[in-house]
Amino acid sequence: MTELIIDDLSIAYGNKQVLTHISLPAFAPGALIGVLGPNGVGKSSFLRALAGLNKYGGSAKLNGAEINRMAHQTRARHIGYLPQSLPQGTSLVAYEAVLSACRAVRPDLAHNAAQAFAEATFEQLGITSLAFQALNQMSGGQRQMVGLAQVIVRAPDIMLLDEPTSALDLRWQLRVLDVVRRIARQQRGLALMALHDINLALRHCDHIVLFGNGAVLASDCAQNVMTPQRLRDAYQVDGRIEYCSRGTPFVIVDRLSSPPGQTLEN
Ligand SMILES: Nc1ncnc2c1ncn2[C@@H]1O[C@H](COP(=O)(O)OP(=O)(O)OP(=O)(O)O)[C@@H](O)[C@H]1O
Repeated sequence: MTELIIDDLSIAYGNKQVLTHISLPAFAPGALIGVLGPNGVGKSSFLRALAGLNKYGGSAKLNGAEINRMAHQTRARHIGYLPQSLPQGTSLVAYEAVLSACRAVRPDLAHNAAQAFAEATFEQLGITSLAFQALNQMSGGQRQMVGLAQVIVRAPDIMLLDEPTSALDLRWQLRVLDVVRRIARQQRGLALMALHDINLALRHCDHIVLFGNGAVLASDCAQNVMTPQRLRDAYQVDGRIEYCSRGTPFVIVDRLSSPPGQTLEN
């Protein structure tokens, strides 16, 4: 069972404050958490901080241990991070890349067991046909799937996935969300995913953290989190929340609510 507790977390680059006073109580074990908010609000910075790759003030504890004080090897074992940028297009074949990701953090696994785990991960993601293809001969979406396989094969307690569906078509987006959710539930771990597609997030995530203006605008179950006011506060758009026949909320955007000329700056 994985516990993440964030208390008064702040992230800055030099004098530029990005996120301040972020406090989030423990998420339910097994939860898939969507991290939403406008461009430049700090979603990637937040995930990088939780991965131990950005400095932060305040506290972010994973299973009682302060993340920025963990030894590198401990972090690599317990925290799986998929950056926004796609994996390097090297001449390595996908299978080698995934197997070496596993062996880097699981020296406890015998070679055969690591191989079996890598193969099962390819199967689970539906990318077995890519296993012996070189990364530099793959499309962006294919490389994104291999990057995700490299995270999954480490079996981390927490997966931090920065826009993992950005290069994927609809079918693969659904596959990724299904697989990540299933793994988080089975392992009673946590998965935090930065996403721009609000409706994809509302449909698949258990919980949503919505950032806006350097703070948490809302942190709630996907069913309740979105309101017209929050849409306006976060994205400066006017929109409605409708519910499909299954009761899942979805957002319909009508128009920009803010004057033109805004920058992508926070
Ligand atoms: N290495 C850095 N040095 C200085 N400023 C940075 C750095 N990385 C990000 N920033 C700034 O921090 C703010 C948050 O950036 P971040 O990438 O975390 O936002 P984001 O919500 O992930 O954006 P997007 O949705 O566009 O990917 C932005 O204003 C960005 O310019």
